[in-house]
Amino acid sequence: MTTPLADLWPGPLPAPAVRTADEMRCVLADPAAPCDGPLYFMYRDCALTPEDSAWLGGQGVRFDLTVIPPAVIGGEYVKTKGHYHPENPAGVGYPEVYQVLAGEAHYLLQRKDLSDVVAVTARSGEFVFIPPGYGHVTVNPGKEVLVMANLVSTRFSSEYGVYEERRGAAYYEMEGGAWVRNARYGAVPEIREIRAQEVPEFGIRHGRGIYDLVAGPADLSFLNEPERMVVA
Ligand SMILES: O=P(O)(O)OC[C@H]1O[C@H](O)[C@H](O)[C@@H](O)[C@@H]1O
Repeated sequence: MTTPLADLWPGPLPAPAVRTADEMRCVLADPAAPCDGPLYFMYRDCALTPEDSAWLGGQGVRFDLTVIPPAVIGGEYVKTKGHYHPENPAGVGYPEVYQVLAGEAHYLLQRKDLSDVVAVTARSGEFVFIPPGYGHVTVNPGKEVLVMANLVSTRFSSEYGVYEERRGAAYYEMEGGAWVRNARYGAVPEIREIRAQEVPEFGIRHGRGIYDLVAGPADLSFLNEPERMVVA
């Protein structure tokens, strides 16, 4: 694949981790849908300079880039596999920060106890904050390649169990934009559909470059110690 990252990321790129169609079948609305090959590409632990890399390491934070080419699989828009983050030593889930760099994204967030399901629309330049305790899937609902960046703690491994056992998130986004309930979840709330929102207290303002949060003076400690912040 010719990477669309050339215009978006001037730094070195590690070899990407690739999610293949076969790996994704267990979370698709139609696991038997015809599809093969790689569906998306994750470039983890990127930095523009060795100094930035050392700074990120010291913060216990990773900067990743993800490329999701457009696709429809069995009538469903291409998406990430979906996972929850565990709790940190203080008992609060690790949050995450995304920014869309190109294309459009729908972030489907679901609280662990399934009391809340939110679809956040974000366009190029907009940030999405994944609050503690919410699992998340990113959907590419467009015809363009979706490129996004994220900042996240390095101190945990993602948890895929619920998404694998229940065959994906609580809803599937189908071609045309309909959200279809996943019958493997019991009663779940209606989706709240919202636009991407800024979180100025963490330096999260649309249009600002996410990489401006790297190497200070921004404070990224909320990614490891979210108990220090108050989430609305
Ligand atoms: O792990 P998946 O559900 O496939 O989701 C993909 C995403 O997961 C995490 O948030 C990573 O930090 C991202 O780099 C990646 O794009």
